[in-house]
Amino acid sequence: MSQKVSPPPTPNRLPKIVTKERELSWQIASNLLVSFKYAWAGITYGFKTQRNFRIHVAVCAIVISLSLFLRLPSVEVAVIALTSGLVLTLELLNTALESIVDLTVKQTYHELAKIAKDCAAGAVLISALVAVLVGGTLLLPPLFRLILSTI
Ligand SMILES: Nc1ncnc2c1ncn2[C@@H]1O[C@H](COP(=O)(O)OP(=O)(O)OP(=O)(O)O)[C@@H](O)[C@H]1O
Repeated sequence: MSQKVSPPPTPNRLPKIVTKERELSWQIASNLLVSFKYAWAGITYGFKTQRNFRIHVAVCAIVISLSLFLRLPSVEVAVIALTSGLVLTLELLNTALESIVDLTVKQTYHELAKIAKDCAAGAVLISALVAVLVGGTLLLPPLFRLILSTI
């Protein structure tokens, strides 16, 4: 029995396929400003609904402010900002993945849904642990020096 296989997309057909796929989207951002609006909506959704995201935002703000207050070298501030940003980014991706999984399996138990959610949560945990390690290594020595110099 022969099976009909569609040919691989050639460069000329690619835009047509992409346009067709994007047509399946309920709504497409019409310009850059609208894209930012949707991105901001995602960030505020994460902040309003995810307790862990709020905790991470607060901790990141404190840690970055502290690194500026302690006048750490700019490379160290950049490393702290990068690791903090990674935690927040993964937290939002975790929320996005949870939504997709819930949309797919609804309120039914599925082993693959469990794997997807557990792995996403694990990725957030790893990034948070690394951020704690980086923050502790770079912030604690100058912080202790400052405390000892005032007593
Ligand atoms: N549909 C499902 N099928 C199987 N296991 C699930 C399913 N939904 C959730 N789980 C399990 O329950 C755990 C918690 O899922 P939930 O969707 O409540 O995430 P959460 O507690 O909101 O996570 P976070 O704190 O990162 O927001 C998952 O890590 C997974 O082990």
